[in-house]
Amino acid sequence: MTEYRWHKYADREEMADAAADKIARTLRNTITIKGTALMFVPGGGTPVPVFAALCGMSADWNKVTVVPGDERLVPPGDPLSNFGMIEQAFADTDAATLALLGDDTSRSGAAADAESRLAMLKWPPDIVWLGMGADGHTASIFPGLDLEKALNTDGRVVAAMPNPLPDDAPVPRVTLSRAAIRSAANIIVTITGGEKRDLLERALEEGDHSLFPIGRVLAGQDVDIFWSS
Ligand SMILES: O=C1O[C@H](COP(=O)(O)O)[C@@H](O)[C@H](O)[C@H]1O
Repeated sequence: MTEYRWHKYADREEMADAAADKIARTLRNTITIKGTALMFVPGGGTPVPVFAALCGMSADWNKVTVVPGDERLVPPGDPLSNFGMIEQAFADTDAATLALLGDDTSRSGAAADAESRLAMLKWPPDIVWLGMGADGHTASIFPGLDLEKALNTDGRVVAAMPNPLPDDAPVPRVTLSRAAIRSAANIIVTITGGEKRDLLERALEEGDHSLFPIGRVLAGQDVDIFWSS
């Protein structure tokens, strides 16, 4: 039976510590069983304090591969790059980080590149850790023309042109598909703020019929949700 496990905290620091602890324990258990661990992580601002807490925790980091679950189509070094942020966050660990983007920055070319990069990894992912935007997008599965493809493809990656474009990062994207997200052994969500909590509660209740992408992605899945005000 589907379980949405909410873990609610008074402040962001407590939430970051609790989410990091859950992720570190999952990585350690996975490494004990399988020898390595593959983790997809969110971009944006919410995961930053969780990355800081997580990277201070003990794990056999040299056995962990960290990959963004979605990427903005911007040049390397651009402040909007999710990979740039992730590379910096994990720099003091021995984890391997892998970019989704290669040289081709056209939408279809970037998606094809990302698909072949993911083909090099031991599938399925052990952890897919997601965030959520104020419009209910998760990874870069956004409202718009590309939504149905992201929800229905069997492939691991799709190109996405958000409609409307979000103000904080108004660029096209590539993203894990719903099928790729659902193939993970563990799905974790981190969000903050009352508005996102209310939206996520509503989206999960609506499930497959939701207008919000995250409701349709997570319908029927076991998920650990870490939230703080
Ligand atoms: O654009 C993106 O936004 C979401 C949410 O970001 P946040 O800053 O509101 O936490 C993020 O999960 C996604 O990975 C990112 O590319």
